[in-house]
Amino acid sequence: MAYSLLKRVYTAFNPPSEPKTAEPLKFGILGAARIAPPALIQPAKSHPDVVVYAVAARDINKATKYAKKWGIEKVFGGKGSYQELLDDPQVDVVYNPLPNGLHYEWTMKALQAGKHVLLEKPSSNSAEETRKMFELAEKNGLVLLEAFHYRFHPAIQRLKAILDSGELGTIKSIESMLHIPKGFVGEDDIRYQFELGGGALMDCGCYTVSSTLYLASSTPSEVPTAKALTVPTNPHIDRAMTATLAFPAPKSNITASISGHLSNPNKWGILPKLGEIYVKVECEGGEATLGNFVMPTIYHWIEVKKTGNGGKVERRVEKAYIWPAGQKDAKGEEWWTTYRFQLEAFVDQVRGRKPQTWMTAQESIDNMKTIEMIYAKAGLDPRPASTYVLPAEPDASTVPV
Ligand SMILES: NC(=O)C1=CN([C@@H]2O[C@H](COP(=O)(O)OP(=O)(O)OC[C@H]3O[C@@H](n4cnc5c(N)ncnc54)[C@H](OP(=O)(O)O)[C@@H]3O)[C@@H](O)[C@H]2O)C=CC1
Ligand SMILES: O=C1OC[C@@H](O)[C@H](O)[C@H]1O
Repeated sequence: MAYSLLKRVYTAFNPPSEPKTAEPLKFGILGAARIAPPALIQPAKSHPDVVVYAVAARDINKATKYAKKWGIEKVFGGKGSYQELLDDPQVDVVYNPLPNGLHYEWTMKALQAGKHVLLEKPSSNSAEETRKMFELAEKNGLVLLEAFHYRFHPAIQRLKAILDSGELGTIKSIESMLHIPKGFVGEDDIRYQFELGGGALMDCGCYTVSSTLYLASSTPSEVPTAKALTVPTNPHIDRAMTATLAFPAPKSNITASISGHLSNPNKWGILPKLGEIYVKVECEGGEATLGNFVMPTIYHWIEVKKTGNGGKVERRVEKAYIWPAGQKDAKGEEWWTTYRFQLEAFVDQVRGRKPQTWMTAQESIDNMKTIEMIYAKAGLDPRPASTYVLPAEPDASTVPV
């Protein structure tokens, strides 16, 4: 077991390079962001149909250094560099890992430039912005995906399958938690900047909302309670957020709670609490917990407790690093990260093939709707709306022939 864990984790971080197809999709990255190497650059190595072709950064030196480090052919640097990348006809797909508050503007611009977009989570600063992005993608016949990578891994899919099978009966409660141990997120990080769409709920909390809605197969009608732990210097920014969610019929029996923390205090002041990343579901006939639902490739566990006749509890633990044997068109290796599974699905969608699984526009909109409801209930301002205005299309009747 220790060997397979080591091998899986080593290969996940050092994936093999696959030969490329004759005309692979060329990706361009907006910003020399920290998340791009694990989320796109490394996974692309083992995807035969993907090349990370370009990067743009506001500082040319940063862009050049980043491109050199990661073997990226084309570099755009300086003030107009993001738009230059979008104007490059060689770029097929734009990866948008900008701060949340810039997601809307640059996704709209990328879609206008005719590019497919892989967009980091959370999709924008509001449900309305998210709705508009997906509307434009649909209108322009382009693929837009909010990069909720955990959704593409077999582990969360297995949990969902257990719940949907009815084996444990109807769902009574869902608890989803993602706490980042203290010391990982600096006080000057984008996550602590209101103007850039910061906050614990926007950052790690958005996974807890997403997983809850996904497993409940419903969207909350109400947020009965929400409590933010704000940053003393910035009352708009939640360092931590907890909330309860209520659902409309036929899911009104479910009570749910979410919790996100950007700086979870250590146990006894020294030990990081690494176990506070899980989703737990209680049902009429038992319960199921997925531990480490966000980074399941490293390690995860699906613990199922089933209450039988006479109240006897049967316990089992499952793992799901790959799709179940025999599943049609199953693709993947044990070392595939959530991001690698996501990339596979994204490329399938762009190429017109049916992806293993997908996350819809409506799910992204509902997630933002819920985030807005939680901020309102907690008494915090909504994240600021983008000032970007989509240029009006020329009126056909006034265009000279
Ligand atoms: N899917 C996942 O697992 C994860 C997703 N994320 C998401 O990815 C996004 C980026 O996160 P992360 O990589 O950690 O952040 P970084 O701060 O590393 O990257 C953000 C990038 O945005 C660019 N940028 C443009 N304008 C600004 C500005 N005004 N202030 C700061 N940066 C600016 C910078 O690009 P430039 O190089 O041009 O200066 C920078 O490289 C967020 O939306 C976050 O939620 C983050 C971590 C994990
Ligand atoms: O996966 C994640 O965990 C850490 C967070 O800060 C990050 O934004 C998120 O995507």
